[in-house]
Amino acid sequence: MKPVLQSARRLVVKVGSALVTNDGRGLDHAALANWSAQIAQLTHMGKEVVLVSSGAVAEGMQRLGWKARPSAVHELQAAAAVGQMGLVQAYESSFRSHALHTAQILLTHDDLADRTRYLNALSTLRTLLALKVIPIINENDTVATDEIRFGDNDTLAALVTNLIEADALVILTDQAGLYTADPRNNPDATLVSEAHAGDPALEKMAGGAGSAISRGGMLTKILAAKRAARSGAHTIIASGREADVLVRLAKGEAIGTQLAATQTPLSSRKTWLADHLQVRGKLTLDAGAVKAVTLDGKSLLPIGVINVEGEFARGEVVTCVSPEGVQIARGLANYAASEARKIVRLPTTQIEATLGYVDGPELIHRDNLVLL
Ligand SMILES: Nc1ncnc2c1ncn2[C@@H]1O[C@H](COP(=O)(O)OP(=O)(O)O)[C@@H](O)[C@H]1O
Ligand SMILES: N[C@@H](CCC(=O)OP(=O)(O)O)C(=O)O
Repeated sequence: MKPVLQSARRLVVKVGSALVTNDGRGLDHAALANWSAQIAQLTHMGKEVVLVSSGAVAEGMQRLGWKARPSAVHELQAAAAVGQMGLVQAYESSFRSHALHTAQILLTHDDLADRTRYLNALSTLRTLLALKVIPIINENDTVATDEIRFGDNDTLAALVTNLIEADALVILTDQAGLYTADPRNNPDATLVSEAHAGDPALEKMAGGAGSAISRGGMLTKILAAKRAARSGAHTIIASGREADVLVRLAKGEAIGTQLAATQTPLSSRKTWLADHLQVRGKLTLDAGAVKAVTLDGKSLLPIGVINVEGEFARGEVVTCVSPEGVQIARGLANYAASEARKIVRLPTTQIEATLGYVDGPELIHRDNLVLL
């Protein structure tokens, strides 16, 4: 497989909590300065870099003198608010020594699910990159509740990769890459140097987080690679402690695990649809509709829907499942849930007689539907 970082012009680099905080011992300033120096070199090589950095909660705990990660949400949010100051302070001063400005961007999933806010975030990021500023992104933990959170920064980094249509996502962590099993408990595990992003075999190899302060573990990294591949981005998982890892990757060296995007990239609007982590409703399709949508490239008509769950308005995102409950697609509903319930199983010719008007013959138009 060709090394992907050499030709990548725009990339997202993600550094995880375990790495940034040296396994929870407070910010590792030397490591932060080192990555900043490498990113500065990448910009001299003509690359645009967005940094997604974890570590706010761990740094906040350190500053507040808390020994254990709190379980109460308001305490976690308070720790994140304190720690984020330390995080951006450290990046700001180390990038400044390379004559680069930084910008802080804190996001919740809501910001990317809402089309207008998504486009706003995109144009801000594009402007910052054009100005040669390094955007430093983290989840907005202080306001994020379960409904609006990404959950972990691997997912956030993948969504940012799709947002800015980056060529590559580099996930730096505390292991040399993806191993055939969690190397912490399996001494015989071997490094996977390359694979296709989205290969289901990878999900079986990946285990949970390696430390009490991290959230994701290897599984979220594998799923992040699968997400990023939808917009055509390749993913590299490598050790952030490997000397000059980013610069060497950019020069074409093979380090860590390279997960190649092999599918035809989706349009940015369809990637946005696929990246919705929360959906408002669920449509169960009959076997004929599953075939029409997945194999024949057709829109979803009401006649092929056997059940409608949830409460959604016209234009909101719903998921489509097979009669066996397997998720096959998602899309924007043409009708609100209450109307959809009245027209399912009916031919399109009966929509007007049933509702008194027609908003379109389809329940989900093909242009607003993405296969998963
Ligand atoms: N198959 C695997 N290969 C490598 N690491 C794995 C695997 N399965 C689980 N892990 C664990 O994932 C950890 C990295 O994820 P995580 O702790 O979330 O770090 P980060 O803070 O960098 O996101 C590793 O320390 C390792 O223990
Ligand atoms: N937003 C959190 C990041 C949590 C997180 O996802 O951490 P990790 O799994 O180490 O990338 C923080 O800054 O503490």
